[in-house]
Amino acid sequence: MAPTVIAAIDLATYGQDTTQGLTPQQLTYVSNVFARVTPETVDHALSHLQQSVGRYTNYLGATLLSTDHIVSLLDAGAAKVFVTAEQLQQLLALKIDQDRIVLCLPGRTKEENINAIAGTAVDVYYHDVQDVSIVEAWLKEYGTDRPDVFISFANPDLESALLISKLKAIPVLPAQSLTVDSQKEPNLLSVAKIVMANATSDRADGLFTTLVVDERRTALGLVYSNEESVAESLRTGRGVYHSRKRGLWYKGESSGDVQELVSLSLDCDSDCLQYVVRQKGRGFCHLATPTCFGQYTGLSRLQKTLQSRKESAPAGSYTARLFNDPQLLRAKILEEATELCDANTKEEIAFEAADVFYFALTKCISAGVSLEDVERNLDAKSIKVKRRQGDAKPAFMGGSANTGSQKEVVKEAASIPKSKDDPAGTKNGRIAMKRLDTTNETPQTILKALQRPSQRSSDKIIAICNPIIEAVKTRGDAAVLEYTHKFEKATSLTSPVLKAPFPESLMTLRPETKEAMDISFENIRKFHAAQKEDKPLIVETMPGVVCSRFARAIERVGLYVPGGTAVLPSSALMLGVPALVAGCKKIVLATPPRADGSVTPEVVYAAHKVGAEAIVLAGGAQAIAAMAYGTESISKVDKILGPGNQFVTAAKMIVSNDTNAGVSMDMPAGPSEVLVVADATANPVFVASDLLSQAEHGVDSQVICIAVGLNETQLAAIEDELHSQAMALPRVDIVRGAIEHSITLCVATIEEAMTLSNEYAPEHLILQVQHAEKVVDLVENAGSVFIGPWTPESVGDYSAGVNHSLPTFGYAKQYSGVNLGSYIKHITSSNLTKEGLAAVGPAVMELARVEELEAHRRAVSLRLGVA
Ligand SMILES: NC(=O)c1ccc[n+]([C@@H]2O[C@H](COP(=O)([O-])OP(=O)(O)OC[C@H]3O[C@@H](n4cnc5c(N)ncnc54)[C@H](O)[C@@H]3O)[C@@H](O)[C@H]2O)c1
Ligand SMILES: N[C@H](CO)Cc1c[nH]c[nH+]1
Ligand SMILES: [Zn+2]
Repeated sequence: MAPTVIAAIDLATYGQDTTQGLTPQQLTYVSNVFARVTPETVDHALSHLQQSVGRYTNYLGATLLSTDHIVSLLDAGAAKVFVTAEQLQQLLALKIDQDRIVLCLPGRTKEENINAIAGTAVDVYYHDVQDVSIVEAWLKEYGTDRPDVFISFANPDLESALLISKLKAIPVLPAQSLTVDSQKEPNLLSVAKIVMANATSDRADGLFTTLVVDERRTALGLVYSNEESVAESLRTGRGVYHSRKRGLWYKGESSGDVQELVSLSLDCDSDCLQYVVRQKGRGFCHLATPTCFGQYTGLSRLQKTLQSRKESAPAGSYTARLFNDPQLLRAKILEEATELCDANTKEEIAFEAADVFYFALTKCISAGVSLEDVERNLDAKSIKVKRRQGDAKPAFMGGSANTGSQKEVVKEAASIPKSKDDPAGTKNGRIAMKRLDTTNETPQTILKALQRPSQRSSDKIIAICNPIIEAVKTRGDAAVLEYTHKFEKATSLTSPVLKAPFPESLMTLRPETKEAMDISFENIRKFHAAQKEDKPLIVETMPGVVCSRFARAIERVGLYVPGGTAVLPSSALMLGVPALVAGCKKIVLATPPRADGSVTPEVVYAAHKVGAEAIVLAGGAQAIAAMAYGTESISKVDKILGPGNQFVTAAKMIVSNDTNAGVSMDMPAGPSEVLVVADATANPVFVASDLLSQAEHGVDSQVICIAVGLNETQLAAIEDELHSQAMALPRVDIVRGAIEHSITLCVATIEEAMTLSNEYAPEHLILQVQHAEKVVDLVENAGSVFIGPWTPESVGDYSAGVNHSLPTFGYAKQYSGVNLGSYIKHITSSNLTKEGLAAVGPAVMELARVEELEAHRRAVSLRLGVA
């Protein structure tokens, strides 16, 4: 949009309040300034441009400058530079956008001027004009052919300015000669008059239609103006309009919902005014909504919510937590950015981008930065001449750029230094759990400290999984393969399944590994076989009324073996051995293949040992969907079991809720966790090693230490061990991520420790305390318990015989871990004699009568021959 008036300022003294003419604040209403820059003032101009980002449009006289200087000024945000004919040629040779150049015309003869601009589309500038009539003649003949014509006067007066405006040229007037208060300063030139000189009204009452918008250009409402209201608006710096009922209308005068004027301008054909305002109070509309068209939407709405949360967030609200915990906010921004990078479908990308905006805006609002500030920066960047190469910093390139895999990026993010005063976040800094002495804390604070690391909200994960499941359901093998190519990068794979019998060549193991697997297999088998019910349960409830319950194996089971961040053949055993013991007829394993399309030989060996009919070469939601619905080459199953990341867990939940799928699931088994209760008898080396054994699973793992009656020296011993053992681990970066949201709680008694542990309901509970066996009596909620100093949790992970597929995230309050019962359903039976029916029949008939189910009653009465 062409400006209506330009205020020329003296760059050297800019910023100082003037006693005469426009103040710096008033300059922003006009929104366009012009300043001459010399080689001596270039630096000042550059810093001035930075400070004035978005406050007004900067036009700069650059006739004395080198092209290098001119380019830097344009790059720093100058809208246009005013140059000589010679400079123009140099700039055109540099391919500078012609729209950013204004040629200062010598103005001697018409022909000379025409020649100077021939073949270009630049704007022109007549400066220090003595005789307005000459320019007037020129404008009438040629002016409107040019994009924009700027005029400055040797002796500016209102009449000349108005004349020029009416001819659709732009007057450049010294800021000192302009005023927004012509009543007070009759000798100055009225901005209101100049702005409105060119305005036309298409209304019978001569009022100007006025669109009121906020700084993001969201329409707040429609009002009317006249020259008087515009003058008042400029004078007061407020939204002032003309009400058709009440005349001059100072918006918000009675309601308090006033508006700060930001700028005003005319539209392309000068018949509509646009007021840009900062709305205060409840909003623009008399109905107390932000706009006359209703509520804000999108980012504006989010900004409003965040701003009000910042002022008074409800205690415990997530946003309040983010405002108060910069580390959490930082982690969320990194996490969401990573997830956006990994998103693929349109839906996923929109979903993840929305989250990135949410957390980024939370960061801005907490620092007092508004969306408007951000958008001003975007606008300034968009007019840059020299663009940055756009290469990423080395820390962000690494493996993630090569592989594009989520785990690499998370790893990367976890290892980026957090802040100078956060040693746990630095590469070589100390790895330390937070510590909380519960004696001085409220129960709420303690429970808060025990919160699991925030997970991606389930609706978000579900939104990612749904299209994957749908694709597999409708397109079968082809869709499974596509997702495997995408997530596992196994692009050479042409079939999504490896069928038994598995060739020996695919399960060649080191003898030690084979032996270890065989020992583990046998222990798991023994423990699960012992869980078998050897005979049906039979109870004669009345003479001749025999009830029984007997077990049958679920016929077809699908076992998910995780393979994202680590390959887990042990999970194949933990899931497969009980299926074999239970007698499931069809066992299907699924696991993400390696990038070359192959499966870890240990997993193939486990599949072979448990008698699996096939291995589905897929991970995540696609593997779960394939087993739930079946495909051309993958058998449908009746129940899906196995741990996995959030995509796996969400997909299990989705398919088990689909009545058309006819499939059930075991339980939510997500990121690993351990809670160690340690007293003064515990060995710090053992305690630290147990904590680290689960911390190394993933950055989303959590480990808790409850220290019972430990003094400072004993606590420090555990912490020193934790740090030094962690630093020696190959997965130290993952450990560091997990330890960041892990904690030591200091309590006085074992009873307190167990109360907290039961509330947390850990997946694994380790008791390294005196009389550990006795403490088991106090355990109410836990997936699996490890008792005494000689029982590290890893024995349960691999070889002791107990199952390692266990409920996490507090689900140990209501779920058991995988056990033989997970593969079995119970059927009941009744068997009555004639006497038995005679004994129980009257009760049945009476209840059928109460329920008015006559056919039920007759099934008994007809047999007994009674009415
Ligand atoms: N609770 C238990 O009993 C238990 C036992 C063993 C393992 N675990 C846990 O299981 C988890 C295993 O997770 P994992 O990631 O290593 O392996 P995984 O096999 O569960 O998940 C990998 C799959 O996730 C999918 N995926 C990854 N990013 C995706 C995205 N952006 N969109 C859609 N799908 C995506 C891919 O299909 C990939 O194949 C760990 O958290 C571990 O601690 C728990
Ligand atoms: N600790 C994991 C369950 O949370 C299981 C596992 C497999 N391998 C090693 N550990
Ligand atoms: Zn483990």
